[in-house]
Amino acid sequence: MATRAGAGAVVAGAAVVALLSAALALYGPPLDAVLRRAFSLHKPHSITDMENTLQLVRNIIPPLTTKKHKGQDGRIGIVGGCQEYTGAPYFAAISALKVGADLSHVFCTREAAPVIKSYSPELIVHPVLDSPSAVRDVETWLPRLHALVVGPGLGRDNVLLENVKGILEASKARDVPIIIDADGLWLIAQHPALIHGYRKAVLTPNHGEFTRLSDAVLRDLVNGSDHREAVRRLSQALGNVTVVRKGERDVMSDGEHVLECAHEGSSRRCGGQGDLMSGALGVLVHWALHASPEKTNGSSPLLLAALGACSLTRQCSHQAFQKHGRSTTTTDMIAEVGPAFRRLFET
Ligand SMILES: NC(=O)C1=CN([C@@H]2O[C@H](COP(=O)(O)OP(=O)(O)OC[C@H]3O[C@@H](n4cnc5c(N)ncnc54)[C@H](O)[C@@H]3O)[C@@H](O)[C@H]2O)[C@@H](O)CC1
Ligand SMILES: Nc1ncnc2c1ncn2[C@@H]1O[C@H](COP(=O)(O)OP(=O)(O)OP(=O)(O)O)[C@@H](O)[C@H]1O
Ligand SMILES: [Mg+2]
Repeated sequence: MATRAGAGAVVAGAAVVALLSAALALYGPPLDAVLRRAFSLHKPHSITDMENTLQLVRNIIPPLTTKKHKGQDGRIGIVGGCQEYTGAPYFAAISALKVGADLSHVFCTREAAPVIKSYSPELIVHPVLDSPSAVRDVETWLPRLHALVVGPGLGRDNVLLENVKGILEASKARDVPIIIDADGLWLIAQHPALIHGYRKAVLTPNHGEFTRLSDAVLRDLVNGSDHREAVRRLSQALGNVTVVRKGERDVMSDGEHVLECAHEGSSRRCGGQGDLMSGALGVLVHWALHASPEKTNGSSPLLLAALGACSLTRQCSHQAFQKHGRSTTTTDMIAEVGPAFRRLFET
């Protein structure tokens, strides 16, 4: 049998191709052309490889059965939401539900709470983040959460950031998977030790956030055009936390393996798409970590989850853009989560 690392490398390389094969089935352009455009690969992979690896992402998705109780498919927490930003935590939280989580909690400031509640009756909203007891208040909920998404709409207020430091420490102590995005990454750029070496963390920087993190963490510069190496180096420097750099291609690494996703999305760059991605990732990380090792077949569960979330977000973008063109907004993309999920993972 192949070693875990060896199997992971093969699977990881094939995984990117595999997901694209789903798109091939949908849109039908010539196979080689689509693969070249979508993923850069070091060596060709067979269709069988692709199908096998697509199956790995599909494998982590829990079956819908009549035997479960509410909560089993995911209880996700979002830490964010302040005076300026109420949309971002909403986008992340509702996306988690639309992907398939059962419960979505938002931990935000007191004044953001009624606003976020008014967007959706489906979210559970805790107005605790600016309270002196914020860390204890969130800690009470941690045993009931499967993953925490920290940062969408958090803002950069020092009191809130101090509270988030405590929430991160409490989450690590309980082994809760953590996705860090947006202003959560601002905090990590200032205090990388907060997340260093925590193997259940995924960071999801956009272009600017990646630059800030690299400047803070990497001593010597990496060739700016080599995104794969830059992401791998950042992950390594952070003690192998998984890093997903969003962009024209999404590049993700656990410091060892590197995946790329260039699944067709759209040219629309409205705000909130990253929030959708981080919420979706919260659920997929929970599912991936709970999948049995035979299901992930030696690949990193976090990388499989990241690849799933990136592909799904881009598929939502693609479908929404086909309907709405330049007027596409993140709300239109969220309406596509169900159909996009089915097309990618359930066909
Ligand atoms: N509807 C909402 O509530 C949204 C809130 N968001 C939140 O907004 C917060 C900030 O995240 P962003 O990703 O927008 O980060 P930034 O506020 O750093 O960047 C926003 C935009 O301004 C540009 N920019 C930044 N500094 C600049 C400068 N000095 N001169 C010129 N341009 C500059 C950036 O390139 C980017 O296009 C986060 O909490 C995030 O989650 C976003 O997620 C978007 C949606
Ligand atoms: N140039 C691009 N071409 C295609 N897709 C892109 C491009 N840039 C980003 N994306 C996709 O858009 C999604 C969000 O990435 P983006 O870099 O906009 O995040 P963000 O800035 O954090 O978003 P947010 O506004 O939610 O904070 C990701 O799924 C990414 O794959
Ligand atoms: Mg963002």
